[in-house]
Amino acid sequence: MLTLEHQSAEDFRDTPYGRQLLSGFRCLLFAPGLEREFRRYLDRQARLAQCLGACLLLAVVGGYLYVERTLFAYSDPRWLLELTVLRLLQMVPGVAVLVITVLHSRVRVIANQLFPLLLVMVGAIAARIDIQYEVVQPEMAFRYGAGLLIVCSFFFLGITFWRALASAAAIILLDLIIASMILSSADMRVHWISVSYYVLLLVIGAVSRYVHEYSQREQFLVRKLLGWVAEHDAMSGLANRRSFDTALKQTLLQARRDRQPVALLLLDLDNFKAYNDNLGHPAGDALIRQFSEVLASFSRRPMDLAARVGGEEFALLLLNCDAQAAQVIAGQVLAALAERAIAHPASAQGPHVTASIGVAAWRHGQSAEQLYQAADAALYHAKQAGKNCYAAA
Ligand SMILES: Nc1nc2c(ncn2[C@@H]2O[C@H](COP(=O)(O)OP(=O)(O)OP(=O)(O)O)[C@@H](O)[C@H]2O)c(=O)[nH]1
Repeated sequence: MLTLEHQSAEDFRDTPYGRQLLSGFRCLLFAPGLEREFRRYLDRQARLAQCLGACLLLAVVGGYLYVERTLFAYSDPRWLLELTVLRLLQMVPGVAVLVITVLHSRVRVIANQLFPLLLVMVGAIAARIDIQYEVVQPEMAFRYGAGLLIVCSFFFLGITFWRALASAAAIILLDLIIASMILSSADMRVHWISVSYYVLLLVIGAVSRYVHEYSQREQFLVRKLLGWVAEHDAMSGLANRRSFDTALKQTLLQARRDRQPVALLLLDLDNFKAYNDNLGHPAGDALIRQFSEVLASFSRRPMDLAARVGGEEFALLLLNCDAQAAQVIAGQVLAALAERAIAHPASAQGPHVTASIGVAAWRHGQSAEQLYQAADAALYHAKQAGKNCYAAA
């Protein structure tokens, strides 16, 4: 039986979120663009935990260092010196994470790639210290450090499953390498108990993390899909009137700040009622979808927006586009529609579907409503001028 999510995903298979929900993500990996978005989302969610984790690391390691300096000050000064260096090195990632937190988000994205490496570094040092304790003071070899970091790599810190698994496995591997270099073969046999404990923690952590991340990914996709539904017209896949109104205001703010031109094209299919009456409503819907495809192909730059603003009314918002360029684009839209040669059995303009376009270039000081009204008035003139043409405000 299909779940509700699957039915929604089926309806929205044209969106990256719907496609991903349908194709599944058992290996806990999305398509590249979506994967980057998910990692940013995970990082945002884990930011507080990362900071708290860094503070905890500094406090705990600092505490250990303080106690160890009083414990070994006279008994083993050489080991104390090495231990101090190791503890200070363990504290470096904590400081690094706190510094990264206050940095620009671009730096954070790069820094997050290094996050698992920092974790491995702290874990390997913890393993090294525990191994030394096994040699010099077996009663103090608690084996907490590396074990804790294996668990932490799977939880709280916003590291994805595969990276966490690689980090945890690297800590165990480094532990084995260091142990084989330091321990005698008799001690090594005892050390395998620590290794089996680490492996157990890895397995428990990996299984729990897999289940948790799977539902995190599902929630992420469903949430994104809901956002997409709120901003888009379900039939055409173009932006809906609500998100168009928001985008228009934002675009004008940006244009005012950067002193850039803005153009608005309002487009209306000609004789659409007659098309519906002759071929039926479903054919009318199919025409809306075909015209939307044509229009979407003219929304080429990141700030361009193609929207369905009414039944058979559309808008094309173009930032950094002046009046002249906008008229060229209006002509190209009409040509692209003519090229499709979609038969219209009841059009006074000819055998094929046509459209009319109103073009308005934004004037400084003009509000979003005034720009829209100007484009609407131009569209009215295009209709009056015999349709299948564009008119400029
Ligand atoms: N199939 C379909 N028809 C729609 C939809 N939304 C609006 N319409 C129809 O679009 C038609 C618009 O008719 P009019 O406003 O008279 O426009 P027109 O026939 O294109 O006339 P001109 O614009 O002057 O060329 C109406 O018959 C609406 O029922 C829709 O989502 N699907």
